[in-house]
Amino acid sequence: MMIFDGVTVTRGDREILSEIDLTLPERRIGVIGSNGAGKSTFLRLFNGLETPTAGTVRFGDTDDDLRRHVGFVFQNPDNQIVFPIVEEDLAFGLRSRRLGKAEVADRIARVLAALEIAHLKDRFTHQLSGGEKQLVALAGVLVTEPDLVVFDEPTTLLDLANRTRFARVLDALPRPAVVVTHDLDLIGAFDRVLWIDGGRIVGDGPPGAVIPAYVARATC
Ligand SMILES: Nc1ncnc2c1ncn2[C@@H]1O[C@H](COP(=O)(O)OP(=O)(O)OP(=O)(O)O)[C@@H](O)[C@H]1O
Repeated sequence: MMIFDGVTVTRGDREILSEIDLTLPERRIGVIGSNGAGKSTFLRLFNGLETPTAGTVRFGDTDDDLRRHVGFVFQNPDNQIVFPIVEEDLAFGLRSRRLGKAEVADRIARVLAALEIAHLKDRFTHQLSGGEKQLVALAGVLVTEPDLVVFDEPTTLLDLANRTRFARVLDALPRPAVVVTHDLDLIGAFDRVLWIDGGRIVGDGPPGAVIPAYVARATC
């Protein structure tokens, strides 16, 4: 579980996040807020893409490198997919794990099957549709077997069919997940929603309480 302790992020003379204190044991956590509120910065703290100016971000009681525990799925899968063939791309993420060939192949096969995209294994990555790329990028994270997966606006580039499919995949994901999104339906059944405004957590609770308050503020 992630623990934020007195976390402030300052860039230049600007405070982007202010004194965030959170313990996050839930299985599904949504993060909402207006443009520029600080959501992506908050999310990047989870795996060390961003470092706090003050305070600490930890995975449980450990001082481990956060990247050992947290997988990050970017909004645009093109930022994440680097190899020409799907299977090569997924194997690339495991290169530093010192796994045998059979274990690598087995992990890839299991993740592709779980995401219902086994048929994409030998495809050229640059020929995939946006929805297929999104799932391949997620597969690239899942093969590393992270303890937690964080998603930055995962449905923004998806059409309705792929968005529905992604929501199903997310629901079945056997790992805890934190999702930054403007897609309020996606997180309607989550365990907890954090509302960030002006770099502070201004709402924190079940979706049924936090989302209506956010919508009321955004539409008034
Ligand atoms: N390195 C940086 N230097 C200066 N300002 C930054 C830096 N990174 C982010 N910001 C600013 O911090 C604020 C929060 O940015 P962030 O990307 O976290 O917001 P967001 O809530 O994810 O927004 P959106 O919904 O538009 O993606 C923005 O005003 C952004 O311009």
